[in-house]
Amino acid sequence: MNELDGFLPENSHDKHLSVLDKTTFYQYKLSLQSESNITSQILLKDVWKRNKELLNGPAFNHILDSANSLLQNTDTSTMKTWQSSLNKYDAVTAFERLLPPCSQCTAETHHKGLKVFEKTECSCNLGINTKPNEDLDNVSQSSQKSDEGQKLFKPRFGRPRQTKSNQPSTSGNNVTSTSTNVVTSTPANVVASIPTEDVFMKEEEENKAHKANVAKLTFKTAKETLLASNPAARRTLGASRKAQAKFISPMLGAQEKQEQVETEITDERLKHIDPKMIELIESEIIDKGTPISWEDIAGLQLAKSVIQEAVVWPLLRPDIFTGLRRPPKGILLFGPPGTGKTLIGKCVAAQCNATFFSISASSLTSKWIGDGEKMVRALFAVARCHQPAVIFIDEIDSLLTQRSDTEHEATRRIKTEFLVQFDGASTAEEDRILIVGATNRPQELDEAARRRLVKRLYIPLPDVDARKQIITNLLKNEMNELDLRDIGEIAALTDGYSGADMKSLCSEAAMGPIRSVPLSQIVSIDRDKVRPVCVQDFINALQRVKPSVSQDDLGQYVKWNKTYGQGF
Ligand SMILES: Nc1ncnc2c1ncn2[C@@H]1O[C@H](COP(=O)(O)OP(=O)(O)OP(=O)(O)O)[C@@H](O)[C@H]1O
Repeated sequence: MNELDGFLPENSHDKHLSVLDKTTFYQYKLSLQSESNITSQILLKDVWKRNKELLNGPAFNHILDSANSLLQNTDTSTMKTWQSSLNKYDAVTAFERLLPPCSQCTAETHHKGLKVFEKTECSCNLGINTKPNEDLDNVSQSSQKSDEGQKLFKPRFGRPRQTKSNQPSTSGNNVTSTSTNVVTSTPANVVASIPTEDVFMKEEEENKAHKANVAKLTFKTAKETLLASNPAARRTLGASRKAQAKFISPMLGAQEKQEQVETEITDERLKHIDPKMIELIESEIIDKGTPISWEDIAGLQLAKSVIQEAVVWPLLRPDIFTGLRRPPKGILLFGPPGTGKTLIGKCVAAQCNATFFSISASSLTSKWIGDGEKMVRALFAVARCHQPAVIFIDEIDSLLTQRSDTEHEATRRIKTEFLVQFDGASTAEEDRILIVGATNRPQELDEAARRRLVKRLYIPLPDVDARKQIITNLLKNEMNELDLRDIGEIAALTDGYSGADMKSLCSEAAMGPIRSVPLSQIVSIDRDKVRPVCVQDFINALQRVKPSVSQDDLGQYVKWNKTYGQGF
């Protein structure tokens, strides 16, 4: 049974129209009555789609065009066009054209549709097969009861129509033949069957109920939407999950993503590691940035040569660097902030064709609260699968601090796990994993950390030559009119600046030419018309960018270096 059976037409017009396609007819009718609400728009869209071929002719095309554009953009002007189309073109007439050909009437008569039918000009049975229908009898009876004179009632297709009073009773007339599937109405009974206000009220209620029904049909809950797009979720969603059962994310697409990760993990060493952590490490912690070469790092000649000898070559030739020549498993880079410690870590990885894992120790204790320990385990496990690997741990002091009574239990556990993993990585002969710790506060490192990070290299502020090199490198891609002497002068004026400070200074100076462009031209000015960077821009920039490292701090690094560092 059709859901719309409860909304059977109550007069003969509709009865005839309904035999064409009852569902479509009612959907269409409803959408015409309230074209501004969402339900109506959904219906309209459906009707439009389904009737594209069925409804033709210029008048209807016009209505359909505006209906289509209404569905695509519901601005008020489109709405107005839609409404005016409805006023201009009579939907009843349009529907009349859809009546199937009558075997007994002429085509011309038949094209006059319902109007002809009402005037008894067509007295044939229209050749239309209809279901035996009691509704028309009911309507006839109801119209018998009501004799209320002229009534203005709600249009069937949004068009007011007048009814005549004192229409002859239809009882006794051959209104319908219920014994056959043929409608044989006469003009008198057709007019009498026009609904009264009671009928209209009933119809209104039915329409409302219908709309609610349609809304129910078209509305989908989030769960239904998910199940439609991801049937696999049906297995566990809403059901209690066993401890060993696989988690199924309610997020669309997450299921496939999870399965993808799971299928990729084939390495035995990752069997006990949470796939989500592996994915996180692979996406966020493995650094896939541009490779760094030794030339990109200005100055630091001694540190560079020690690192090359102690870790790069051994990682490249593990067969030669065995026994006493075995490389250290961990190195520590310490010094003021912004001096190139991270650059060195990246460079080592690039030079050894190693995978570069970069993680900040503070994020282990804050970002992955409660999971820091697991994260450390996962990190080393993934690194073992990506050998040779360089694990760069920034702010390593926050992980390997000296023990204190105030130390948090979670931090202590992460630290223990790190040391366990570190030792594990250094015992297996074949492992080619290098841990590079970086810190600005080496004095806070505990003894255990110092012992494991065998090579402790001081990464100082860049000297004058290094600063010259940094300026030259940074200006390489900028239009500028600085010569070697200018660069030398700027380098001399920037004593105490770190590499990061030098970068800020150059960026600030590069803004000089832009600031000299009048505001009105900034959007339209040709790139080549912007003047080159000059010495004056640097002099101005020096007023704004100051060194970030204090002399006191420098003194502490030098002292720690003398005690625990390589000593150069
Ligand atoms: N020696 C250097 N040669 C070239 N550029 C440098 C050098 N030192 C620092 N820089 C510049 O400063 C930026 C920051 O450097 P980096 O991140 O390596 O410093 P860091 O010592 O790791 O700092 P932090 O201790 O704050 O983590 C680099 O991207 C680079 O542009």
